[in-house]
Amino acid sequence: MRKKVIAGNWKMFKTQAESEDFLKGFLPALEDTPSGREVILCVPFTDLNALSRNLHGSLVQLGAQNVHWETQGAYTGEISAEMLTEIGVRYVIIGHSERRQFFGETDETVNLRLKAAQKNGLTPILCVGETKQQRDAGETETLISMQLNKDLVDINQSNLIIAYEPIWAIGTGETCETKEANRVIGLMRSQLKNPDVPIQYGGSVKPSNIDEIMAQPEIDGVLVGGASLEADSFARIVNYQN
Ligand SMILES: O=C(CO)COP(=O)(O)O
Repeated sequence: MRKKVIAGNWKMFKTQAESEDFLKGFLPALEDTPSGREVILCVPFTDLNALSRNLHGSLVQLGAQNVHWETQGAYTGEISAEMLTEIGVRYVIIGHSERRQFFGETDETVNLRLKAAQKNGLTPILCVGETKQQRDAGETETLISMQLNKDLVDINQSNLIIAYEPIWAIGTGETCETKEANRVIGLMRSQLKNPDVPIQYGGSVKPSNIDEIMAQPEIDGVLVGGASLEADSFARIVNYQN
């Protein structure tokens, strides 16, 4: 059976003090979390150390939101895989639509970052997804298939998580219909060399829709933005009913 992976993406939210406060409410709520669920918090770089110190022995693993492909060098504003693994980071989000849209991330740089992450012992969470315009034009399948083709060149599919995040469903409150998300994720899986890669859904996941999302057979987890910022709501998502 494929593992279930529940990840929070804090984006550019929370100071260190706020992240420590979050943990005080969140960790006790995980005491009865069923086994077999991987819980990941992908947080701003400045929160990583504080969380790393406070997560020992808990179910929660640490993730970052970006990594550079070089080991070191004159790359102002970037971070290396070694800098992340040294402080206990195990996962990294790569190719999030916000990076593609606002920071010039391309399928080529996504591929370079994926390779560097894997080479240095990180598990990447690769994000793909279509815009509203592409969906309305009937281009969803082609676009996603093209993203996967380009992003996954020479990538080891046994150390990989993929997230299907329709861009029009991110932060909008408009969730992709669960059966439709299941269908697209099924198509994505059929294109992979390794069908056991966990594939998550992301986009307006909330306590009110998590049970229905996780009941879909192709969906192996969720990548959660806004609803991962509050301890209670993220705990409810992690503790989804099945
Ligand atoms: O971008 C997302 C996770 O990476 C989704 O964000 P929301 O859950 O806020 O829609």
